[in-house]
Amino acid sequence: MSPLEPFGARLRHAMDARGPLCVGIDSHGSLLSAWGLNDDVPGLERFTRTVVEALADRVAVFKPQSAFFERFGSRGIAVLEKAVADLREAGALVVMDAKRGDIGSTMAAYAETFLHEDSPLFADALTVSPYLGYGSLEPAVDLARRSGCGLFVLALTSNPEGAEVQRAVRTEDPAGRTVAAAMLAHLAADNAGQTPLGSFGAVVGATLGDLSAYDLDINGPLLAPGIGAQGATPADLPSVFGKAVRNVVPSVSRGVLRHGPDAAPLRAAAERYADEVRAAVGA
Ligand SMILES: O=C(O)c1cc(=O)[nH]c(=O)n1[C@@H]1O[C@H](COP(=O)(O)O)[C@@H](O)[C@H]1O
Repeated sequence: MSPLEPFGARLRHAMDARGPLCVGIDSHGSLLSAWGLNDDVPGLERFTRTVVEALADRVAVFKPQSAFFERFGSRGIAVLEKAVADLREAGALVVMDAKRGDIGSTMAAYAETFLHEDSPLFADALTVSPYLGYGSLEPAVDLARRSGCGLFVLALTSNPEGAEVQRAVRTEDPAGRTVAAAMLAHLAADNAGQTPLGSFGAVVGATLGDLSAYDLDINGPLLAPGIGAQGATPADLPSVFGKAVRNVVPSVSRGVLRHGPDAAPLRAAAERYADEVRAAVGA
């Protein structure tokens, strides 16, 4: 395998060059129908192609949500494969949002699926769930290091239900940390010494309000979904992320996609979000 430059460095450069924004490709049936498309494979193909053609040459990061492609079976996955390849070809980074999490050889197989350059679904990074234990992610951490890819580990998710797991206090932890704080500490360890930015990111919802109880300084990217349809705005980022705000990758799906199907309003929406983020974080 010929490794790429590490994901963290590629991400920093992409956000400097194109602006600090990730556009999520979530092909909801309701969006397809709002775009005048059928909720079927040709509709999915047209929707995805439109997003790629409108935005691939100007947005830094894309996050296709695998579930919205998987729901059409192998033909939906073929649409996803082409989108990932086209986005990467246009110089964008692709974070595959598949939220995988398993153990041992099964986790290794998930890693091969998304993080091995010979895979048809090869992406720059993958969202993963650490709730079978952070150590269960090791095969993905190892392959990501070898291939120049990244991971985004669910730490403090944007949905209110996440708190019962993520904010639970660990009884065996001498410092009495929460589960999420322990995940952030693992990430900081995996990113130690990396410049300009480590490749192992955390997912931290932009909807969560004050997070000053958490050490978000993990020397890695903080993927921040929740802007737009879930109610957060770019202006919320400094108060949620504090000084770690410079490492935030704000992610917007419906907030951009609802402006389709024409390319010009899609581009204008993405540009507006990137400008608002720049203004909010002082980039
Ligand atoms: O990992 C994610 O991307 C994610 C984590 C999280 O805490 N909250 C969250 O909404 N997401 C994803 O981010 C996207 C949000 O979409 P919008 O609410 O339409 O912007 C969806 O694909 C979610 O699955």
